[in-house]
Amino acid sequence: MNLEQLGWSDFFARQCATGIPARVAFACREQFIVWTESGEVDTEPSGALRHASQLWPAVGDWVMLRDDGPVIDRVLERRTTLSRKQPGSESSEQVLAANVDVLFIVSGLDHDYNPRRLERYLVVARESGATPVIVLNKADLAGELGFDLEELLRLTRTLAGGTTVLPLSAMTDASLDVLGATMSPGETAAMVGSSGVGKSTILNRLLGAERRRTMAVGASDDRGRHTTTARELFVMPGGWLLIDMPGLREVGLWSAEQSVDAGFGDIQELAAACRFRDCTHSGEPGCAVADGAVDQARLANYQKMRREVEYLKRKADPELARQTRAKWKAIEKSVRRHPKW
Ligand SMILES: Nc1nc2c(ncn2[C@@H]2O[C@H](COP(=O)(O)OP(=O)(O)OP(=O)(O)O)[C@@H](O)[C@H]2O)c(=O)[nH]1
Ligand SMILES: [Zn+2]
Repeated sequence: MNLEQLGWSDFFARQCATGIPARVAFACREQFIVWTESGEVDTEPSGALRHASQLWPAVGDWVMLRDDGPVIDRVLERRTTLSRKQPGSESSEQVLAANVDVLFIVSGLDHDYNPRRLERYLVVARESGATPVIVLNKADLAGELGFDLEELLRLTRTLAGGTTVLPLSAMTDASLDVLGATMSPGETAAMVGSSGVGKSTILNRLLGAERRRTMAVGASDDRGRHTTTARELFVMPGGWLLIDMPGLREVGLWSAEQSVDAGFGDIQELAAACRFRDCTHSGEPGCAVADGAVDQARLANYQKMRREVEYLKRKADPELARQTRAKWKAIEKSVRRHPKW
């Protein structure tokens, strides 16, 4: 395959001088399977890459290999970065995938369906730079479970704004062409969603074969739980690329302040008329959001995500944390002075 078929473009070509360009197809700890023009190579990062605080390779990355051996010297700047907060950490980033053009947010139309989680994934997608597409799988089950499919689609389209919503039944649909139709050759998609929503089923049906695992990975996390850490890039029959990810249990936001606000344009519009500029819409007088017709669960979800990003900002910026403490101290003081408040 040539590099363009793997997603190479001028954006990357401009960044490299020496070495062999390659795309990371599989990343597991310190081992990386990459694709070059002449095929698949097992590689590891150079000593310098291990020790310097440079970009660490993630699946989807374009990297430069040494001319003389299977060693990754450098990770090229990313066009898009799909990140979350590292689960269990206070404030560090985990890059899930790089250079993703389209993010398929997969949800089941069964008990997995959760509008709040979709709102969260939409924020994550916006922050990544990838274009989101919501895939509602298991459409065949909705009726059986007594869910109103049309109502769920309507609800999803409302929260999705202009984002494409595709209902699907991976088990029974004669063709999954609707997914492929959103992609062009050389473009990269990634699939995210909870465990069990049907990501592997979709992948296998699209590939027309049982999924091939490049490596059997059964790593254990710190508590000895069995986790699948594999994220892997596949070339699809239509000439596009797909990164499959194991089900995500937690999707903590990573530095997504603007994306949270942008994902809730309806709330932002109302907030412009709140009496206080820094209104948190949680009971302040003159709050236009509280008086507006905003779904309470949606508002609570927005506030939760705002708190998450504020927390990260304070972690990263001690001065901001100091100011926030000072602000609350002043508020408490004035409340003591004016007990009627
Ligand atoms: N009825 C129905 N079942 C489905 C559909 N898609 C997937 N399933 C079933 O749902 C179960 C979970 O599907 P998987 O493809 O393994 O889910 P996954 O998202 O890959 O899960 P993880 O690998 O844990 O992240 C399997 O038993 C599938 O057969 C669908 O459209 N309809
Ligand atoms: Zn308000």
